[in-house]
Amino acid sequence: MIDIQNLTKRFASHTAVNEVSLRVGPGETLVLLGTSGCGKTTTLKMINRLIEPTTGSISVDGIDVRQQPGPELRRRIGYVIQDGGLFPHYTVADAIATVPKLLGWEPAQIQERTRELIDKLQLPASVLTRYPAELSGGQRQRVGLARALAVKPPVVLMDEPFGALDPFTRRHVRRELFGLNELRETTVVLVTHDVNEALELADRIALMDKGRIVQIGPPDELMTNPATDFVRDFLDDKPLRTK
Ligand SMILES: Nc1ncnc2c1ncn2[C@@H]1O[C@H](COP(=O)(O)OP(=O)(O)OP(=O)(O)O)[C@@H](O)[C@H]1O
Repeated sequence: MIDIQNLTKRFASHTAVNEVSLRVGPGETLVLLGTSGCGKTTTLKMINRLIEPTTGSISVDGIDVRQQPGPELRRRIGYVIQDGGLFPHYTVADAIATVPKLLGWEPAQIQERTRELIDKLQLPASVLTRYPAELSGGQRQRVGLARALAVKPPVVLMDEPFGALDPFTRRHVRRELFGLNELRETTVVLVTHDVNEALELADRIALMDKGRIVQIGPPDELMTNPATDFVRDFLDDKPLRTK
């Protein structure tokens, strides 16, 4: 469970995140949706302390994130970014084993978990010895998720996780990944500016504009009962045809 209270981040005179409060329940997928520069990534990175808030508080499972050193916290919170965020000189097996090794897992346990993950993510065993440059975009994305899920973290943060994929692969990979039971049990905060992705994946959407949450609720509620014209216009993502 994530509890964010009155979170604000200022960069010099610019307020990137402005008094944001929200809760994400256990196993819930919350999507932070909004225009470019509205503060989604900054909000996400404050949860795992890649960015420190100016004011406000964040707790994960009842513990204030500031009470834990950043690196330790980030071992307990999975993090997936665009194009997988993999180190170029780590093989797939090394990438998946990174956090389990830091946590002192036995080699046999790491190997078993790695096999389980590549199986669940429908990756061939032959990818294990390959480097990121030798994978397709969709495969890199799956490996990024495998790495983030390796130690079964209760919380996973995702920043435009499918952003580097073409629209067809994007739909395919996201349906496959979000169909995993393992991910359904995990608390997920996902950042996107893709309305359809948000409508498809979110239990609740927090629609942001200029550092603030304009409306938060289940996708249906935002669609049928938009709080403002901005919400209605933002969600109205149908192609405009002039002929
Ligand atoms: N390190 C930084 N220093 C100064 N300004 C920053 C910094 N990081 C972000 N900002 C500014 O804060 C605002 C919010 O940025 P943020 O990356 O959170 O937006 P976003 O909603 O994730 O956008 P996008 O969808 O384009 O990634 C932007 O105006 C950005 O320029």
